[in-house]
Amino acid sequence: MKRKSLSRYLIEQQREHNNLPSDLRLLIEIVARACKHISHAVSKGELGDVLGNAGTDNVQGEAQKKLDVLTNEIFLEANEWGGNLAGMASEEMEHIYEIPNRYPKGEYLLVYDPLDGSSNIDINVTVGTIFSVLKKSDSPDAVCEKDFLQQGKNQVAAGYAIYGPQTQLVLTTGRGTHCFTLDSELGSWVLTQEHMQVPTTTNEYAVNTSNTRHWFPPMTRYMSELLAGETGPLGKNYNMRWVAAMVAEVHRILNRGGIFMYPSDSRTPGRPGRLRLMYEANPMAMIIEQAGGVATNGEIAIMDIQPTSLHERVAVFLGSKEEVERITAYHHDQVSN
Ligand SMILES: O=P(O)(O)OC[C@H]1O[C@](O)(COP(=O)(O)O)[C@@H](O)[C@@H]1O
Ligand SMILES: [Mg+2]
Ligand SMILES: [Mg+2]
Repeated sequence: MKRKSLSRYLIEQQREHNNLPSDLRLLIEIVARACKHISHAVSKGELGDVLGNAGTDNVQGEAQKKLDVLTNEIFLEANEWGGNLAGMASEEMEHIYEIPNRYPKGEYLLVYDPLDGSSNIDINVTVGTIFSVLKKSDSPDAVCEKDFLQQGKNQVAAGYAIYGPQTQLVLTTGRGTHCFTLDSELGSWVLTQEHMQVPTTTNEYAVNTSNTRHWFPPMTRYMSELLAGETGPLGKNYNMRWVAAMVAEVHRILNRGGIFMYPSDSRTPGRPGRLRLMYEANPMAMIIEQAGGVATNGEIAIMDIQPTSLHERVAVFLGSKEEVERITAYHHDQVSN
């Protein structure tokens, strides 16, 4: 197999399509290096003393794992000095992180979930890192939270690393979604899948059904139809998977189709769903749409939502076009009835 490294892929993109400025290319390489570091830390497990709780809560009131804290620090340290960023924001930090004055500053904003699926870490099941890159406005003012509150369609790059049986990096810069596999002996990301495509139809869904009693009618209707299988209105049998790490669900969907759902429910009015818009839903929506899939909150495209705060939550339906459009139509039906 002729191997193409991430560096070569990015340089070719820059040359051939002229859509990848050097500082964005460098930023992606630094993020990819940080993901290698995280992959190494995750793989050490008990031997690296990285398992268990850190004894602190994040801004969302969730108990932080040691690895949530460590991976956040890895990302900060790797990215703060490169000169490409104006600031960063993360699931694990209440406020934005402005690049310290001792380092040169750039025009990009990096938003990330350093460890996705952290409840899996202590049981040796897949976890990942999700990231999104935005551009700061031209204003000469110091970076502030408002600079980050941009619609997902403004993202200039998005990606995730998945730490499973293999470590892989899935990336889009707006010209398709591509997958690189880490050759850990050479320390190099190698292009292994170009232009990933989400199949339009599917018979696989992913949802946490323990929340069924809290769901709203469009979701209950759709679920009952999925469960009815070939004897119901959808006329076919469906299978279910739930890894409890969004990276793993999205990775499966990119490879063989499916629909991932984390709907809003009646438990916490005013807090739609569980997933976070800026560093989970938006980057995954860009990755999925660049692979021909669809991502909505049941009403509109995820990437059309105007964020109002850094850690806001959003309902998520993403994956194979036919099924995401079906559940979105059921939400619209409810509104129009
Ligand atoms: O606890 P549940 O309902 O299974 O939720 C799982 C979801 O929560 C998440 O783990 C949230 O991510 P974090 O681990 O980054 O908080 C998603 O990756 C996943 O889809
Ligand atoms: Mg997450
Ligand atoms: Mg996380």
